[in-house]
Amino acid sequence: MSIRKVLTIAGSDSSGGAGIQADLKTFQERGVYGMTALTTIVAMDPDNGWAHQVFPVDLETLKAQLKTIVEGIGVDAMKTGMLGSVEIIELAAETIDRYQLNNVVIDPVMVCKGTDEVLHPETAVALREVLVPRATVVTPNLFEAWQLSGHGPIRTVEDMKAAAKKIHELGAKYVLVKGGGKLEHEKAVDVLYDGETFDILEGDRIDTTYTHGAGCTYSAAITAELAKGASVPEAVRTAKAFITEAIRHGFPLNQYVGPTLHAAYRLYGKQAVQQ
Ligand SMILES: Nc1ncnc2c1ncn2[C@@H]1O[C@H](COP(=O)(O)OP(=O)(O)O)[C@@H](O)[C@H]1O
Ligand SMILES: Cc1ncc(COP(=O)(O)O)c(C=O)c1O
Ligand SMILES: [Mg+2]
Repeated sequence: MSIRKVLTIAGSDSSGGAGIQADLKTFQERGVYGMTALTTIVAMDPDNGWAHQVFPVDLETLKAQLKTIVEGIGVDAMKTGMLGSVEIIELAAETIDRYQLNNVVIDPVMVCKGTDEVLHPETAVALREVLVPRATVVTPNLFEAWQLSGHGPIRTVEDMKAAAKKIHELGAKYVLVKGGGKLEHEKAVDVLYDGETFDILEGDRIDTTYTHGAGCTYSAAITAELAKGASVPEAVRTAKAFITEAIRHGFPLNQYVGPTLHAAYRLYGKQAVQQ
């Protein structure tokens, strides 16, 4: 069988742990062929406490990249990451519709880790109204699930389930709410909801701050598995094992940031994920 081809529409994280860099590394690890449509370039200033600077790519440049990939080549699955503007969110939605793309993973990136303030509130609205309804799977973290569902702050697994229900009503086929390190729970719990049943995924909870890019890596792994023909629950389960190992072997780049190790699942073996 020929290699499966996947697309990520996302931003560049110059530090290499998140964004398009995380996606490509993960695609490679999962045995699929990755292609990129770049939306923004993020740089961090070491002279200013690692403050993030975001440089947008213009819309025409993004359109040309999408044409290359979707019209010129074709994709088996795709994901979105940091989109940066309402126009870009709308272009991503138009592209999904026009080319009838399947296996669409929407990672509704609103903030970088550590900050709890949406940079552009109008993009949160556009994600909810325009892109989430087109998702095969949408993968909000606790903060994003709060914003998308309007549920209020999410503190328990019951809150995660309630938020997942509300987000499902927006039209996504599956909703994966990520509890991660922020939920007060002995395990790293994620909740997958298909409109009928909840699948609770529990991975080892690792005591670390080196989780930069965890969400990008997780959603990229889900995308790769879908491209290879897995069902959504199977894809999420494999991806959960993959991200747990990547976090277990996370490491510091400097005093400010520590990414996950994208190669960890291959290098250091697999740990079972309990249901
Ligand atoms: N400290 C941790 N130990 C184990 N798994 C974690 C930890 N932090 C996050 N995860 C897992 O990593 C994945 C990404 O979640 P999260 O870090 O919340 O996303 P994001 O990077 O988008 O904020 C989820 O499966 C989550 O449960
Ligand atoms: C380009 C880009 N995309 C996405 C993210 C979100 O990363 P995470 O996977 O930690 O949620 C970041 C965070 O720095 C980023 O720089
Ligand atoms: Mg994220």
